[in-house]
Amino acid sequence: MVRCRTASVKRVCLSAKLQKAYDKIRDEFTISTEKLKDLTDRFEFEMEKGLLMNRGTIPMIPTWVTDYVTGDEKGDFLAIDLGGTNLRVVSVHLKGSSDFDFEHVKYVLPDSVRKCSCEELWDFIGDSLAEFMQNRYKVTVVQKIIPLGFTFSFPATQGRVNEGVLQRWTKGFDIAGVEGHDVVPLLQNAIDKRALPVKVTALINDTTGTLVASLYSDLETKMGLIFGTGVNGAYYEKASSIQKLLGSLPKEIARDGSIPMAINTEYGAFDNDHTCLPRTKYDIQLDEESPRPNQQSYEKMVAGYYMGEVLRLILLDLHQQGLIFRGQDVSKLSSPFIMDTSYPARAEEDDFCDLCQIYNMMKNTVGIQTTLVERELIQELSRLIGRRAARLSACAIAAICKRINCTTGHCACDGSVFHKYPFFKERAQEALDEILSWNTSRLPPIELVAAEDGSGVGAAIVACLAQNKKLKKHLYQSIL
Ligand SMILES: Nc1ncnc2c1ncn2[C@@H]1O[C@H](COP(=O)(O)OP(=O)(O)O)[C@@H](O)[C@H]1O
Repeated sequence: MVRCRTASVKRVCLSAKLQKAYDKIRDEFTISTEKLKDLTDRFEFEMEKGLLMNRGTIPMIPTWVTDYVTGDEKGDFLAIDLGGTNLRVVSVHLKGSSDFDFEHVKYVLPDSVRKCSCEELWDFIGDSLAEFMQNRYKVTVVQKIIPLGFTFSFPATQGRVNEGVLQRWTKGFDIAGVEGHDVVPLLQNAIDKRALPVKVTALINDTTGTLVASLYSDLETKMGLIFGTGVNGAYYEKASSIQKLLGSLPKEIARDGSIPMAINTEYGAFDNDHTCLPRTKYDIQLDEESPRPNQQSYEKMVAGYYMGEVLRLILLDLHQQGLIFRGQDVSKLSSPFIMDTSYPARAEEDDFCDLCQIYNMMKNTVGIQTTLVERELIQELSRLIGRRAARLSACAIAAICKRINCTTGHCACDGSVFHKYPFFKERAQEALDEILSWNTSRLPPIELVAAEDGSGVGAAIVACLAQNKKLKKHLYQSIL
């Protein structure tokens, strides 16, 4: 096997009909700088609307985290991080001086958990925590109550830091009896049922966790961003600018323009009213076939849960038009979500002359024997999907930069798509430079930087802030 490719040299040699179909897809998936700038303006407008009242498409959820992290916080804390794909249980030792140690165990969420009963979900979480504590603390009887921060990465409304009322499930979850309920007592109940010495003192989402944990070790951090199963961003807003909170904020905070509050934007919901994103027929099909059509429109075009599915829908469509996989059994390819985002990622990475990795991937998982031309097409389509996702991702980042007048600093990025998808970071950075019209020949003033496993550590840091009573007493009285 010979490696002979570099990422951008390839030109696909297709039949005239297939070429025509491919050209149409390429044009629809290519987003110009002008379009990115328009989308960014629209993003900014929707963010403003979300802070004024709850009518924009971007929820802009106040987190009640009203302190910047200093890096001096100390102590031992636990965290549970419920993402879209994994459950992580984390123990964190904050040492101060921007330094911390942590241990974590990852429990893969079985597919059945996404659509199980409410009780089964909390039992799964409670059992995982119990197992972690059993292994970590072994025979030692834990005398004192350990504060736990819960990273809950779904849109939730918070009236205080230890509350989170689930607005709606996202990322393919569909569990009855949780939407509209506060998930903190549901978790505490699962903990108490197992007699664990743990008190849930804070709830944040993974994005706020990434923001807070990155800030603990890098004071240049301006926002926390997630590119995983879903997408999201968090940043610090002036509390006095959150107009929709003015009735419920204590007067001294409402008046004091210097007090910050972290905002969990939930920007994956951008353009739920379908007015500006350039959706293709595949995006529309994916949306219509999803458990919640017309929700998370932006996320459905850029996030890890969906990129592989977009590739699958295109391939199936081209097959149905008689253009590829002729005479092949496509029954496996017809199963929704059979290809996760590691498929386009691996397809882009295949640098063998005969694209044998794509050959094996298609043969072993969907039972399709591909020709070289088909494999070249799969690679090109993956590039289109990957590049579009990265470029669209930059609009949200640019809008936050513009909103907070940020011209230098770091955007802390977490999630498998950022860490593993080939060229994702470079493509997103390039698009950000285009939108903000920076001279790209020198180091960009706003840099996308990798944040690892911040979401669990961040929850522990917020649990620490709450525990230390550093947060405003009147805002957190129910946990103090
Ligand atoms: N090699 C890869 N490249 C890009 N995305 C990947 C890769 N492997 C898995 N993914 C995607 O990453 C998503 C999971 O993101 P991750 O950040 O690991 O978890 P979560 O968002 O659930 O916390 C899945 O939707 C999956 O499709």
